Amino acid sequence: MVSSSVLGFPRIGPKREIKFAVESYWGNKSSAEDLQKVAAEIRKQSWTNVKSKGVDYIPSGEFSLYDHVLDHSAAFNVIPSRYQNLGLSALDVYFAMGRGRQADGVDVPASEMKKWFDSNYHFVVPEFSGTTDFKLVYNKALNEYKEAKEAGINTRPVVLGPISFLVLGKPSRSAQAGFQPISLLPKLLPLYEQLLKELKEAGAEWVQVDEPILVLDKAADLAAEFKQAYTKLAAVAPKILLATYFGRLESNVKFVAELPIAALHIDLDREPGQLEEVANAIKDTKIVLSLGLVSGRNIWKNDFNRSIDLGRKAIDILGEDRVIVATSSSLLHTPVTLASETKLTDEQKDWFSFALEKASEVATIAAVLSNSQDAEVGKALEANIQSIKKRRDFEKNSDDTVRKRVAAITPDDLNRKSPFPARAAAQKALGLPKFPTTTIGSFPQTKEIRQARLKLGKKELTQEEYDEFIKKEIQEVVKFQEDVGLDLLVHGEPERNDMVQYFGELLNGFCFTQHGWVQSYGSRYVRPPIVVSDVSRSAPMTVKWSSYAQSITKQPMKGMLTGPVTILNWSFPRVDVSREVQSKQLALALRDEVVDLEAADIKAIQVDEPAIREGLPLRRKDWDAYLTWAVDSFRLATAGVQDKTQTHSHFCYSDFNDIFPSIQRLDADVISIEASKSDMKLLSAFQEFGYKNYIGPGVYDIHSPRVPSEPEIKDRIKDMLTLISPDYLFVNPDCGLKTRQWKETKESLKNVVEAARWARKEWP
Ligand code: MET
Ligand SMILES: [Zn+2]
Repeated sequence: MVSSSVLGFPRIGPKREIKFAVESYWGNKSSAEDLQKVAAEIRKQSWTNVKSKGVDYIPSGEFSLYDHVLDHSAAFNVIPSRYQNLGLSALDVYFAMGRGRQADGVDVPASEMKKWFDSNYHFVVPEFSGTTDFKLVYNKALNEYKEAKEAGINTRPVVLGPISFLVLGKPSRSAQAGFQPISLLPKLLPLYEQLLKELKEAGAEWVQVDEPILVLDKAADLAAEFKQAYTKLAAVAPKILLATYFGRLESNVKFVAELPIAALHIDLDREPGQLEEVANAIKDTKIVLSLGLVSGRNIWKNDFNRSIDLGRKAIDILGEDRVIVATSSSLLHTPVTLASETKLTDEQKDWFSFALEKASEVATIAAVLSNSQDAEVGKALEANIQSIKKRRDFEKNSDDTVRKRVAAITPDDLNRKSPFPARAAAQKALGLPKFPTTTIGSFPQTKEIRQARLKLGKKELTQEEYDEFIKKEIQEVVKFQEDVGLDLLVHGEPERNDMVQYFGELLNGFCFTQHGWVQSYGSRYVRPPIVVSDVSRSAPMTVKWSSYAQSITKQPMKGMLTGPVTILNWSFPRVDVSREVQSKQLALALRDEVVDLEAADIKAIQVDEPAIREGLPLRRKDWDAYLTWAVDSFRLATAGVQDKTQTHSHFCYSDFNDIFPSIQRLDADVISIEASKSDMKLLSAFQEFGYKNYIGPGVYDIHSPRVPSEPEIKDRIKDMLTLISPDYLFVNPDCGLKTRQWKETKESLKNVVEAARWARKEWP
């Protein structure tokens, strides 16, 4: 019989209970016990719900109050010294590592966060050194396994595997040069043995051990480590399901097939093509294959017929008893349930499956593959076939104009009229001084702004009243910038709820949920728009506010747009059309906006692409294809203007070295990047690759409320000038100011302007 499984469930709770409970605890409005009580309720509810859908393997232990990687660090005592001996409870140390702590004389910054593979989820990066003192402080997987058992639910505990845990970490500041976290494996393994042994003793039959790094190129060098680890662990652990997701195993399958594991999970949603190779590689072993058929990364209903075909292929090779139907990854990246949505049309609702609906899907597909004669299963299959057919019919009614326009894109559409030097000469008309100062776009999104937006939504404010309010905000932001002495101004983006959602709501082709929250990091959740059909623009989206802002100042005003790749990467994309096509549709819509802004006399236009890098494929051999269409999309969006119009782009990351040629190929007149963490290595790459356009490496970090001093900024500029010509340097913060307060914003920008004035004297 084919069984079914879910790899992990969202933590937030159907009504965002966890977010609110955690934030209330942070705000001293509730106790640790209150928080743990809410958490236990949510866990129980999730287990019960998943079980009620007929799923055989129910996950436990993957729940988290902040981040599952941080949970491992805390449980194994991987706690950097700056968080120790502060007199904090274990829970507060945990949160201090996640988000920093500034209270009662304690002042520690947060640990670094990184994107979880190619998702928009961020994990807290563990820090290791030769002196890392591993201890199994508590056994979270065991505790939650027992908790579920007491509630009458037998679960399959989930643990992040030792190799991924180490490889995802980084050397701590105190580590010796050249130290590699993976060298700690022999020291770490005994603790994993203990953890897994305790699970077995408590009665767990299976354990899911996640090793997502197996889909990365670098895992190929770790065959020996995998062998060492899993030989040890398998000897004491419950039966191990080794879980991989988000990509292909490729040649790693060779050594994985030799590990003493009981089951292997692969992602067939992202990489259906790997089924045969993997199934054949494990054919002569006893390893069970868990087929990740139901997407853990997207919200579209599974196409049962397609999954059944893949399932049958696996059964042909391995037999029914060696096949499990599963979600492709944890459902962490999907919202909890479609049942909460009251505003989607019935037609739209019929297209989607959120986490709970996906649990039903794996159960039904497994039942069909087991030749179940159950009438309910037959009905569910029939209903799915109908839903998929309706969606396909809808897709056929596409917007032909948009598709034709994408098909008609020519290489010329991607090129500015002249090369950069000629454009730079024409842009002298902007009248910017040397070392022009500017900001990245948003100014503080105050409580008042959020309230006004809410009131507009509830119709407590009329559109006219709201527009008046926004005008006032813009006036204040413009006036402040003039007073403080910034050169290239922005309108401050007060009208935007979010840099992606704002555009999604104005473009055709998107739909929105009310409760479709997905964890981004900690207690921060986003509600990604869903691309449902061809994307187009019916009317200008930003011209009104940008022109208004320009009308009240003599200084140049920078128009502000979110780029095509970022809009796409921070939305749930369609699955019937390639991401490339969706990105180009977005680019064409934005191109029209850019041209309209120019026609409205906006002389500088910024198109933000902070998400270009996170969309980079996990395997290097897939990079070129992605970067080609990603960069082309940006060029398509921006190349429609005259030489005299200055295009800007912004990226809030600094990992440039490996994608440098693509950054160059964007051919933006000005780019601003995150380099505030004094990462001069980054700037040397700009020198090395001979980057010639304008560049504004952030002179301070806006993610912290700290005000950078004037001497500090001057030092930064001085450092930058060792690598970048004074003729090409812009002076700006490293990202938008929306999360900051006005107080520190004012003080910081004043220092920025002073430092730029000083530079003009030093390098006349
Ligand atoms: C995450 S990048 C943000 C760019 C945007 N223009 C802002 O200033 O907020
Ligand atoms: Zn940014």
